[in-house]
Amino acid sequence: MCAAPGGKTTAIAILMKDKGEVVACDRSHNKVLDIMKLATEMGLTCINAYKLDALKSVCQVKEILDVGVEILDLEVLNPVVTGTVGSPNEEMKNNDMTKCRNGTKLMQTENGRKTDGKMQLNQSEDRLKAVHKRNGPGRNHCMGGRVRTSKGYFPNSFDRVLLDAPCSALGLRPRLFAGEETLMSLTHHAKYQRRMFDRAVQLVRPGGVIVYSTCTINPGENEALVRYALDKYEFLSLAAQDPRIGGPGLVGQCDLFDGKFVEEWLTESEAELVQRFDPSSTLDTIGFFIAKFNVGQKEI
Ligand SMILES: C[S@@+](CC[C@H](N)C(=O)[O-])C[C@H]1O[C@@H](n2cnc3c(N)ncnc32)[C@H](O)[C@@H]1O
Repeated sequence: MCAAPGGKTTAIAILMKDKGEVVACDRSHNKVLDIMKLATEMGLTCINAYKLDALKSVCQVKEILDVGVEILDLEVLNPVVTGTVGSPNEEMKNNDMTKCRNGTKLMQTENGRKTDGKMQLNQSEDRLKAVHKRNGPGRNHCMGGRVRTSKGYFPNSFDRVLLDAPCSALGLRPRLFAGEETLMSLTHHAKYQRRMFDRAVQLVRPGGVIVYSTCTINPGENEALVRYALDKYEFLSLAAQDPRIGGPGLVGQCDLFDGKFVEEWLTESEAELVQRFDPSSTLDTIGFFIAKFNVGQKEI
């Protein structure tokens, strides 16, 4: 989520040895193009980039039934909607759409995809492989600036989600002391990030992992987000990180707005599990923050 321009997406794809699938979403059309370009330049074919607002990234079965479109698998939710028509990819997806409008009932499968019970899960994988075979490696990623728009994903669809949240960027030099932010604007970033985090929680399957990161030193967008997450979702727990380079998070709380609002941070043990990169430390890094969560059994 919030993947452009794709630095972390491509790093993940390399760690995965370009196997499996990395879905990279960003709400900006042009920035999705940047991801596609970078993936192509690096010869990474396991990355599928989509234009998608993180706040609208969860697709409920009810919503789909309401608009009368039945979905057989995740692919159908991600049609190509911009650019020139008539590519093999697009024809294939349009045909799939027609097939779905047949009144069959949806069934939840193990990995969260929807099926009518007749279509096997591996059929969509076979289709993807066929597309890759026909188009060649990487060609489907970067063909004349075509960006695929996603309509979202079903809950529990992903093994892992990285939410590299848009933030106040107070860790980036030379913005560090630019003085553009106010206390109030900082709290707006925090609200936005919480809403995105809620979507990430819905999208990851039980047993999966969520990583939350920012490039800010503002605890309201870092430790306070972790506090919010742990308090709201009992099935989330902080996980140790490897490699560990940054320092611990901030412990305790902070009074804001003349004591009218208390921002809660972390306990000692929680603080040891997150990584806070302090730009004034000897590590000589930008300001950055990482929290990794294990997702336990959800109570639904
Ligand atoms: C911190 S940058 C991501 C950097 C990227 N992860 C990387 O490593 O290259 C934040 C991104 O969030 C995107 N963004 C902001 N609001 C969004 C939203 N509601 N949904 C999806 N993406 C959003 C911005 O377009 C921007 O590309």
